[in-house]
Amino acid sequence: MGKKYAIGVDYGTQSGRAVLVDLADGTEVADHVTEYPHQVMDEQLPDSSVKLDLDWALQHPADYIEVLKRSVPAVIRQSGVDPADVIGLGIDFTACTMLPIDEAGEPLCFSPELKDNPHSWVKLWKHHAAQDEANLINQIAEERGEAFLSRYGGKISSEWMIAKAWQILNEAPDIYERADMFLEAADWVIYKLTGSISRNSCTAGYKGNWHKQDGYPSRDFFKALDPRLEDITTTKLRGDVVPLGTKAGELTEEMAGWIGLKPGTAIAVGIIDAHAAVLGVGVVTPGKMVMAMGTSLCHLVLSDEEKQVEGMCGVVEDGIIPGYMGYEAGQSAVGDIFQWYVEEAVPAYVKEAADKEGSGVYEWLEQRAAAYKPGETGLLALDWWNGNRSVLVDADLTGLLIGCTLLTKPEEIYRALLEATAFGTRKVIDAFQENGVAVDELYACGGLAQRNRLLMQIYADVTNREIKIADSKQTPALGAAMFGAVAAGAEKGGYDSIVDAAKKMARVRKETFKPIPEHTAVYEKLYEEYSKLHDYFGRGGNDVMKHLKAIKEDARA
Ligand SMILES: Nc1ncnc2c1ncn2[C@@H]1O[C@H](COP(=O)(O)OP(=O)(O)O)[C@@H](O)[C@H]1O
Ligand SMILES: O=C(CO)[C@@H](O)[C@@H](O)COP(=O)(O)O
Repeated sequence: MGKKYAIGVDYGTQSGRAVLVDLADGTEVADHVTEYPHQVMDEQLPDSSVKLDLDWALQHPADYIEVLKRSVPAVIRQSGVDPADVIGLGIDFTACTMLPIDEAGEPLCFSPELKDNPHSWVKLWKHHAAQDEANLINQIAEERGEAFLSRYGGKISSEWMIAKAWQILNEAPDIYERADMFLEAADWVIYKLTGSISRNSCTAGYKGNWHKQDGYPSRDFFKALDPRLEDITTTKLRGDVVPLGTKAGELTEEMAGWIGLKPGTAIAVGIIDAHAAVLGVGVVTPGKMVMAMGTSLCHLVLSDEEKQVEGMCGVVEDGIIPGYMGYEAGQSAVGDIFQWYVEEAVPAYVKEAADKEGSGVYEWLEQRAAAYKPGETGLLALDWWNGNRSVLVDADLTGLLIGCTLLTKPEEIYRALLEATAFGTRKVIDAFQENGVAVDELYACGGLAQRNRLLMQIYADVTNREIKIADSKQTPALGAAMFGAVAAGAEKGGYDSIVDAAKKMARVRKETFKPIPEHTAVYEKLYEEYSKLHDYFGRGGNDVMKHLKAIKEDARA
């Protein structure tokens, strides 16, 4: 058998990318990125005057197909590989990124009479406008002593399926009624590729409150939320939940024509982006936390046991790798905070200076921020520009910067923002450790791990742990390609298990980031201060952030 390949397609927040991978050793032969033509829609619907409310974040489903149509043929072209030798394709996706579809599987937003209703569009993972619903879900689940709550760190997030579906029902009952199903975008793209609908166990488990043994929460629970939701799991959320590592189906003739692969190519069941990254860095055993660092940061760790951990996103049996409990926690903004700073808050002279030096603004700020010692800026920030995912699970919290003086420089603020996100990660690690889930080693992947050395050193210093960096530049896509190889199977030149694939195809770089003891000592002190602010503003000591938000909403209304 000659060389065989698989393609992994990673659907991130801002773009989608395809990577063509050699199955023998995981070499990434070609990659191609497609920016989403409609980007994240958080202010206005496309081709419409309809404005979006605060905390909304939507996407355009046509952009997902555009990624396949542009990036898959591009990697075939670049590599010169014969499409017949591409034996499998897998995708990973942000989650919960969900959409309502009709009986024909078409997104409701494609329908001319529904397109001006924001609820007919894809709700992106960072759509946070279902916080009221999430609060009620948590209150009612707690009152009823629902066992599932502890598997989600004690709180269900506004980012997830039930809160989002309920928001649709509350604010657009006609859209709820018209929807034949609510699907994760990952499952919708797989449906477009294969012609058949199934739900992947990863998003269903982490974002849909589905459990391998117990299924979804009971009808009684949904009825207690709202009698109109009683049958949601057998209507809008119906459909088989299929395990990770299985084949979803085969590429249809029509799609094969569009994307330039052979009809019948094996298509894997989809997986969440961050979870695919665990395979992409080759982590297949407990005690190793993988940090998928991009727009947001997801923390993933395997364990033999099921433990309760405050504010984790969830623990799901077989949720990442068969045979292990997969834990997830996260920060809803990391790269997004840096981007906000660079685009909205950096003075013009920084951009001019960066331009003059021929460097990017991020690089310019990083270089200058690196000249400071830990603690030297006198600044401290709370990294809640997009709420707090773990451990507080509260989308209504906002950012904070303290310690500014008339001498504070932009690069100092930048450094404080980098540090704040590292402290946020330290909170997550502490929560796991204190509850019996070991975090002995750290692995980092994603855009930030590749691009920002200062950030990685700060993370090593703040967590007092060595960090290994993924060798792959497109780690989730590599993980997704591994699933494509498993969907094809060893007989066709792929693999029979995801662990076999990860052992052969994943690598970390030789160079690691090691904690520097003098830095660690200072960061211990700063972390103590961070923890005080964290608890004061995040645990009810002072609800000023929520009051400000309420006043803002009133003012806008
Ligand atoms: N040099 C850099 N330093 C810090 N952040 C960066 C840098 N370059 C890009 N970013 C941030 O990285 C994020 C994108 O991360 P990436 O992993 O590429 O995408 P995604 O989250 O869509 O998968 C953006 O939020 C951007 O602000
Ligand atoms: O929530 C999850 C994973 O559970 C992510 O999909 C979400 O944070 C978005 O990830 P990116 O930051 O775009 O890589």
